[in-house]
Amino acid sequence: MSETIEFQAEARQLLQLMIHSIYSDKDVFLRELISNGSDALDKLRLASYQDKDLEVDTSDLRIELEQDAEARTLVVRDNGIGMTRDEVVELIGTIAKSGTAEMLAQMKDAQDENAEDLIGQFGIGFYSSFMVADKVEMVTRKAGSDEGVHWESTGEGTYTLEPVADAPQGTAITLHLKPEDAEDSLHDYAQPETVRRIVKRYSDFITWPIRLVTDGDAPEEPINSRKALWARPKSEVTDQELTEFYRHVSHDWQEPLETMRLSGEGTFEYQGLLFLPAHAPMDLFMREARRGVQLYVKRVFVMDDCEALVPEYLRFVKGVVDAADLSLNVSREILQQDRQIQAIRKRLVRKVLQTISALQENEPETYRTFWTELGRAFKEGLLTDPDNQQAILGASAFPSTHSPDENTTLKAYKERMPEGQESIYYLTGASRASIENSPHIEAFRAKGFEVLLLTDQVDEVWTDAVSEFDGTPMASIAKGDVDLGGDEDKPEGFDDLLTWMGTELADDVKEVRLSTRLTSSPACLVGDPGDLSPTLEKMYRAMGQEPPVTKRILELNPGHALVSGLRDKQGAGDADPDVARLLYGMALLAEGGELKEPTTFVNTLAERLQKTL
Ligand SMILES: Nc1ncnc2c1ncn2[C@@H]1O[C@H](COP(=O)(O)OP(=O)(O)OP(=O)(O)O)[C@@H](O)[C@H]1O
Repeated sequence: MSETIEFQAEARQLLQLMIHSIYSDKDVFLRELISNGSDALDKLRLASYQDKDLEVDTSDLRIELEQDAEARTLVVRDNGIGMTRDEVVELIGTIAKSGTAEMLAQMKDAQDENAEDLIGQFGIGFYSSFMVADKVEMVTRKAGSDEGVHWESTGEGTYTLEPVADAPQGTAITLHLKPEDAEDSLHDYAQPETVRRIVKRYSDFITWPIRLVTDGDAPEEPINSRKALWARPKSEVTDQELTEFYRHVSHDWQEPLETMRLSGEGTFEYQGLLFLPAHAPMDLFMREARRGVQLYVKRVFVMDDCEALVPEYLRFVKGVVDAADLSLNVSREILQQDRQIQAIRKRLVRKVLQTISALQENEPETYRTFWTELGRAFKEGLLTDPDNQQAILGASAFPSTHSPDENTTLKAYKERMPEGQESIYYLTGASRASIENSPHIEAFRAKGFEVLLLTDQVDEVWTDAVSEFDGTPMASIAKGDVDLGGDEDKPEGFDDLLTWMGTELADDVKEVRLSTRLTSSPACLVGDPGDLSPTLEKMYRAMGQEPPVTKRILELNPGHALVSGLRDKQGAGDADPDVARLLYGMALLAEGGELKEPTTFVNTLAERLQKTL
């Protein structure tokens, strides 16, 4: 019995995009279908190793391409794992990929070229068939199951499903090709030469044989060379091959930013081919973000997304690790404990850090792309990977008061440190504009001390965990005691004022003291080392958690007329508590903070101003 089912809304939108395709390189549909076929063969081989009861013939696993010039069809067939009816509905009828909704929203606003770019970042997989076909049929049968299913759609909102009794195991996708349209770079995919060329270009490294099926003749030789790229010497692999391999493992449609090779001999033998992407994956900051490294054992695919091999902060690294001495039956849990995997992971992390460091040193443009796209994730390692903290710091870049638009490395920062500066100073906050103008920075600027301006959310967190870089302490200029006063004498005669203000403002601050960090502002607020910063407090609230109450320290500028005037008044027993409260409110506003009771503040201010008229 046949049933008609609606595509999920997001899937429908994506299909529309494919049908009215804005993607200029239509040939890539074949790469996508072959990539899926290859994955299906990997899964079947693995299942047959792991499940001895699964009765499947794995002696001739392959991908076939069958063309019919008259009927204008192209069939892409694999004898891999196949899909059940429910899997077809779930995997083909819906898009579970995270970031879909965001991407579709962006697409709506994007110009055509940008939309193409978005597709390129996202990857569309199976749906790309609709760029070249006006109808697509699929017959699939899951390994181990008796019943197959026939799927069919024109991509217009619905698809039909029908059980098939005698389907061969695996998946066959029949494309009813659109007419050739050279202007729209829609080639004649019913021609063997076209298909041969595309396979050579995009899928040559696929380790399974890809064969053309021609009428009745003996099976042809595979049209791909089938060499596992990671096992071939570097000199034999072209950039084009690396790019296509990257696309296969990453599902990215763009070129990788950088390629890395890994190999180990001796106790543990392994090889790896890893990539840095040129843009942040859509799911980089989503909870279910996947890690991009696949595990192979002696050329046999074992798992995607092998979290045991890659720490979370490097989740954007894509590629393959092939280990020689693991069992094919390993589970994810066992992997975490495996000594070999732990050793490879260590090497992998080191390799990635070295690569990023080398980019930073030698290829500033490439490094800039890396940093803009992936730096925020990378910095998480400062907190989560203490063993490599120094290397991560060294490979990072930060905005600073040195330049309005160029980031600095900590090494360059240190080289610029003037005589007398003992720490690397930084300030965290919500935006560059707000922290650049915050009073804390005044005296540092006056002294010519550079300050790092850290505005990413993650900066609020790692800064507490990092105490030094290469022997130089790192210090927040909004926390702790700073002594920028040099050898000058401490201003005297303020003690009573400080005690009085401390009492007046006891509900809001834990201490009132004199400051050496201010030159033009009367007051600022600082925390103790380890205190939550105001931005961090806000982040807690945004996550629905009530942070512990943190009172801060009010620092006064003894050189400011308002402060010295208040001291004199207080000395004469004539100080107005409202002025203390206004000073506190001003300090809060100056750093971009929020007043607890803005109305009271404004009323008090208006009243005082009135007296001056
Ligand atoms: N030939 C096939 N054999 C078995 N399963 C398949 C086959 N083709 C697709 N699938 C299943 O359908 C899912 C969706 O495929 P699709 O090509 O849309 O996305 P994808 O390959 O997961 O990712 P991407 O869109 O980034 O390429 C696959 O993950 C796979 O589980």
